[in-house]
Amino acid sequence: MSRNQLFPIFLKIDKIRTLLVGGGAVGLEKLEALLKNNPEAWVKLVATDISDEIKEIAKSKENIELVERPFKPQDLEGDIQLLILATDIRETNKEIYQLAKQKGILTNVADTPDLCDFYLGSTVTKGDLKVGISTNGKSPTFAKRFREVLEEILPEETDSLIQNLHGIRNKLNVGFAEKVKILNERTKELVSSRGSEK
Ligand SMILES: C[C@@]1(CC(=O)O)C2=NC(=C\c3[nH]c(c(CCC(=O)O)c3CC(=O)O)Cc3[nH]c(c(CC(=O)O)c3CCC(=O)O)/C=C3\N/C(=C\2)[C@@H](CCC(=O)O)[C@]3(C)CC(=O)O)/[C@H]1CCC(=O)O
Ligand SMILES: NC(=O)c1ccc[n+]([C@@H]2O[C@H](COP(=O)([O-])OP(=O)(O)OC[C@H]3O[C@@H](n4cnc5c(N)ncnc54)[C@H](O)[C@@H]3O)[C@@H](O)[C@H]2O)c1
Repeated sequence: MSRNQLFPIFLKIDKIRTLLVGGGAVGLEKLEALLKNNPEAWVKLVATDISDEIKEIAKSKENIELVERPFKPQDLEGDIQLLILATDIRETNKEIYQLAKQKGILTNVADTPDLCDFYLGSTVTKGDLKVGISTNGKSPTFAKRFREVLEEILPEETDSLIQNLHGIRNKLNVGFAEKVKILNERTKELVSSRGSEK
């Protein structure tokens, strides 16, 4: 059995600049994935042709910059830190990937796992809780279906539980070790059926 070795991080995509190259069906899918997680995500989208759907989304959003022309190497300059490539030309994606590599920009090439520094994952969000799902690139369809299952089974009160614990955490005027002990005690019943100590 292979083991997923991807390291998950949760990026503040309203604080960093993402460049998305390609404005067709896949470009739209990736733009929607970014905006679903954070409507304030900063995205510069460059594409020879940009679909009407993307233009409609960008119309009301200051954080989305559309540039309708072919990609230029200068597009990687400035403050771009994350790159998603979704052009329909494999060679173009590869060339841009190599340029980005030289600049240390983390890159995802939509249909080419070999050229990805990171994969997009499925995400389930309930208020402040976010669960990320990855199948190590093996089955995006499983990731999507599993997201749907989690969306259905995670109780609505999950977020109020987190808010309550946040309140308790802020009010505890004790040392770090004592705080950890109290918070673990208060949340024991969440895992008690499994007999866990933590
Ligand atoms: C999770 C999600 C996030 C997102 O993109 O937002 C995502 N793909 C989603 C859906 C989806 N993508 C595809 C289908 C059609 C069924 C199929 O082909 O399997 C469906 C299902 C559908 O749409 O129903 C096509 C596809 N995808 C990849 C390849 C190439 C290959 O595998 O070689 C091909 C074939 C292209 C072709 O044949 O031309 C590759 C990748 N897709 C990933 C992410 C990364 C691995 C994630 C993981 O580890 O699970 C990875 C490796 C790289 C990346 O793109 O980041 C999103 C679900 C969001 C949600 O709904 O929750
Ligand atoms: N990973 C995935 O989830 C997934 C799923 C399906 C397809 N794909 C792949 O993604 C690619 C894109 O598919 P699509 O359906 O969006 O294609 P599309 O034809 O709808 O869009 C391609 C986009 O790339 C732009 N483009 C082409 N050359 C460019 C250049 N030099 N500079 C800037 N923009 C350029 C076009 O103007 C257009 O906006 C395909 O290769 C497809 O196989 C990936």
